[in-house]
Amino acid sequence: MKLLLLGGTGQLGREIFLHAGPGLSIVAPTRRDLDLVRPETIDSYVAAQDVDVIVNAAAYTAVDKAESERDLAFVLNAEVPGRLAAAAAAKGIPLVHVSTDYVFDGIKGAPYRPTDPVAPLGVYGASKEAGEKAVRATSGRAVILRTAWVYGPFGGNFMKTMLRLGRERDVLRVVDDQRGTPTASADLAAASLAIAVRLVNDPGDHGGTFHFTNAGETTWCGFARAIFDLAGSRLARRPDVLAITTAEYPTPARRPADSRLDCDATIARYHISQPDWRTALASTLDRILERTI
Ligand SMILES: NC(=O)C1=CN([C@@H]2O[C@H](COP(=O)(O)OP(=O)(O)OC[C@H]3O[C@@H](n4cnc5c(N)ncnc54)[C@H](OP(=O)(O)O)[C@@H]3O)[C@@H](O)[C@H]2O)C=CC1
Ligand SMILES: Cc1cn([C@H]2C[C@H](O)[C@@H](COP(=O)(O)OP(=O)(O)O[C@H]3O[C@@H](C)C(=O)[C@@H](O)[C@H]3O)O2)c(=O)[nH]c1=O
Repeated sequence: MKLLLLGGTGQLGREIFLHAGPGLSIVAPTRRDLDLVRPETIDSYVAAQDVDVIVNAAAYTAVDKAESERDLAFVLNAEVPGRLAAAAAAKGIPLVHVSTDYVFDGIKGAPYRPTDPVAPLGVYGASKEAGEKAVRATSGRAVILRTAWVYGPFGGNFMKTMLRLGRERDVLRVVDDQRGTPTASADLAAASLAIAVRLVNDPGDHGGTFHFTNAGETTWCGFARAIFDLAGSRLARRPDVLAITTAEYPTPARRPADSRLDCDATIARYHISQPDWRTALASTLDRILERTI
């Protein structure tokens, strides 16, 4: 099976390479091969590839910066997925497109189901919502896979920011009133690949919108504390993690207060393993701190 991977240099993309089994070959254009800020080049690039499925892990992911780079965020997160979905449909191959919990406003007070109405609070979320709509507007088979709070050994993420700040400061102030579920890039990569393989092998699977995160829930503060608890004596020093409110940590972009995602339909349909977020965090820290990646 041949997979075209967009965003192969990102935190999810690099993990997808590690999780690809022997029967899977991956074509992953870099920015130099296919610069997505020129989305008009996508059609001919995709048309020329001999592949069975496309996974789109490319995106504009700088949540705060997106507030002042709206046009760029919309090109990468809305126009690119639309073009990819159209190019995939023209070839008759399926698409897995990755989206985000930030399409929700976070006021539901319970885990969001895939069918719940979206109401993004910031430009990043709005651009991802527009990407979802563009994918749905094409006639092809596509899975829109929403995930949340992704972290892992590659690229920038909250876990790596905490480990860095923990080396630099005695006290970290972290918001304790935004709930969600951290998702290890390794588990998300496995889920994305399982869905891609299923779409190729089962032409009767028409896709749809699905959610995948690790199991359980916490806050960003709970996540930060777990990082230092689980890293334990493997870190030279351990900062205090002080719980603060969102109002005490002003940011350019508003974020949802409770963006837990209900993943039941995804697990039932695709038989994906969904480890608890603490278990997944412990494994990820082992990989990083014991340099087994
Ligand atoms: N990170 C998170 O917490 C979450 C992420 N998601 C979604 O998951 C998906 C994967 O995210 P993640 O792996 O964290 O993202 P990263 O920011 O780590 O990676 C983004 C990827 O997109 C590529 N890219 C960006 N701009 C261009 C461009 N102009 N041309 C070609 N490639 C480009 C990057 O390439 P380059 O290396 O050259 O910059 C990189 O490979 C995204 O759809 C994101 O919205 C959803 C929920 C949470
Ligand atoms: C670094 C830091 C952040 N925070 C807060 C800010 C914010 O509310 C929350 C998370 O911070 P970050 O900016 O690292 O994470 P953020 O960029 O909001 O992460 C999001 O990325 C995009 C791509 C997604 O799709 C989302 O699912 C989510 O993972 O923690 C603190 O309270 N203290 C700190 O020291």
